[in-house]
Amino acid sequence: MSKQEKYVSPEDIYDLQFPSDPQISPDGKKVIFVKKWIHKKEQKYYSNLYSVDTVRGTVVQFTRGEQKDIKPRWNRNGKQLLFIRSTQNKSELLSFYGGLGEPMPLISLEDGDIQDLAFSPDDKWVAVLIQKYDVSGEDRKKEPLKRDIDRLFYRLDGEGFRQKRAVQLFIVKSRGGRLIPITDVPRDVTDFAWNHDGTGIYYVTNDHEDPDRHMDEESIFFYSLKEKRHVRIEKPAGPIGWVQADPEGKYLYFAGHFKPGHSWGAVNSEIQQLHLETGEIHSLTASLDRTTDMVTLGDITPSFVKQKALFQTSEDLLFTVSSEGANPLFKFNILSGEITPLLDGPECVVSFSMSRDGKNIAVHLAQMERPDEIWLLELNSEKHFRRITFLNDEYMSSISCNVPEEYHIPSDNAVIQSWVLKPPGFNSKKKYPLLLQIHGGPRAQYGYTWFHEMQVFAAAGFVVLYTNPQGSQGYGHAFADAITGKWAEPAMNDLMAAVDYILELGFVDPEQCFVTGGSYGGYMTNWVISHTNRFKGAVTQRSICDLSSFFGTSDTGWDLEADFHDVPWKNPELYKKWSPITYADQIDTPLCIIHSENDLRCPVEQAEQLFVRLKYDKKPVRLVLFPEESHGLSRGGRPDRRVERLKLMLEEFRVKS
Ligand SMILES: CSCC[C@H](NC=O)C(=O)N[C@@H](CC(C)C)C(=O)N[C@@H](Cc1ccccc1)C(=O)O
Repeated sequence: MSKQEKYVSPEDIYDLQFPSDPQISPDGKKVIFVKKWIHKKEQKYYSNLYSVDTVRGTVVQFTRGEQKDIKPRWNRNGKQLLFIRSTQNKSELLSFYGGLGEPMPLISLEDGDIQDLAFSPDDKWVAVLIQKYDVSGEDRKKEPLKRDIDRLFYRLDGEGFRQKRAVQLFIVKSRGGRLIPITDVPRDVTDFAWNHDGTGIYYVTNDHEDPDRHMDEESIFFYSLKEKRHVRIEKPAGPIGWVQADPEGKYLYFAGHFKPGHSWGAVNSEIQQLHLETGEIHSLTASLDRTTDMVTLGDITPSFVKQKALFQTSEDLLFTVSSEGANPLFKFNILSGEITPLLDGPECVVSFSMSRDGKNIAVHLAQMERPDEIWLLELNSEKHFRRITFLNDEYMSSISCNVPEEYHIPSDNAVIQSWVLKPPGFNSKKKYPLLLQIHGGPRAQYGYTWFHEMQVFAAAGFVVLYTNPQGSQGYGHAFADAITGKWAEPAMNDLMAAVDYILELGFVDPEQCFVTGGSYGGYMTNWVISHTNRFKGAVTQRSICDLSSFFGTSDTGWDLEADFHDVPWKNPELYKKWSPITYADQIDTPLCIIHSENDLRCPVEQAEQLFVRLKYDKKPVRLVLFPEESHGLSRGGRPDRRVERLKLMLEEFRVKS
């Protein structure tokens, strides 16, 4: 087989490299980044730190071993680098001082997890977020005699039963010393930032008297190190993504909005500027009508990465938004209010960091052309944007694959951005099977990422169609909000309009159309096949079929009230109307239901209900369960199970084509 005849396969996740979190040194000379890798024999994910020289391009492995090294952070003079290391029994904050050599532990915990860190402005202190375990040591591995549950939000997908102890803020001297607790709050500290002169720390927590019913009402506090006092920063109720201090100390910046209780993700998270003396708040990004959350989906690109806005100078603030499949990088000038794009191509800035002079910016970039890499944006007399890692080049030159083509498809009330990925060696005179992929969120977006799953199906001979129907983020608040209270309808119209449009182009066999989706995308898959018989087969994954039972069994199911403005026991008809299982009689499409047994977001009972109902009615249905896995199987599950899921779907669709 020649080099060009190899196509993308499910097993290729073992060959891919996953770089992230590039941290450029203050002098701009090197970038430290995290590289995740898969230990095939152990079936585990590990990560190590690497360094790339920004001039010579040489890559050096900085840490080695089977552990998770994350969050590398430079101090201001570039002489110290801290990072978090997690092993089976320990969580450590490690420090490299003055270059290479063995990292020294600054904090070493056997009874908790270190989650985040930041140097103080004078580099003398480090603030850290730590979650101490309820039980530690060997006892952690044992199941308790019983579980006494006393709160609404008692489980979290991917984690299990929630720790009773909240994530707290601590400080420690950067050269070592005692860990000093700063907070003792009942709910997690979710973000923090040192103030401009290091005399205090802003932090975010939910101190609502009923926090689980008001998860999107977070508060900001300021802790003065001198006065040892916590002061609440007054602001209207609403969620907060991150906080950031102003280098001049006049303002406080944060990402969020002031419409709590609205459907998850439908309201844009905007950058808010709070005047610390007057308390006045002003949104810097309202005019963009885009969210600052990173909501682009992928299976090798991380989604929902928290990237704070960063000050390039005391006047210019750099930030990203999610927009039309992309994550552009913008500059906001505090004095003029002008917003200018720095990077606005068909690509996703997943995260970035800056050299001290603000002229060199290291970027974790996702693109459709290749798996994620690290890039450098140089803003000297001219602007240069160049790739500085080539981690996946060997893989990419070993396979043959296409770049998705973009379409803008008219639907009832909207134009739907869509992509079509054609099989390698595509011939427009032939007719191909079509696979419609429906994303979840629902307020998320497909976009400019190299999507392994899409490539696997194209390699198997499918034309893969994926779209951002109404309900997606990236097209403004009204577009995301269009499905509120009527989850399925606008999306159904848009998805069918997209299929019709592609069929018109003539290269798809209308008798060979298939559909799949996960989570809300699985809900839509269930809805589609209960409202049309045009698909020859369907795979519904981690799906929802019964909104009423979902309300009480999902880890955050009661959040549906924000979407439907009612609860199932008061308005059962509404919940019935928008539940695909209500229309199960109308399902004739052969269906494969894939679900993870430990999915706490969309519990397995959703799959069980649909399966039993269809099987009882003698409909063509198959149920495939993945033990141990949670909601995120397709992007973070055990690697062999990720491979198996893709093989299963291929087999499922191949049988019928
Ligand atoms: C009910 S609030 C939870 C909203 C949350 N969105 C993002 O985290 C979520 O879990 N959305 C689900 C649907 C929800 C259970 C009704 C969803 O559709 N998830 C998608 C999108 C996603 C992708 C990656 C990480 C998180 C969510 C999915 O699982 O593919």
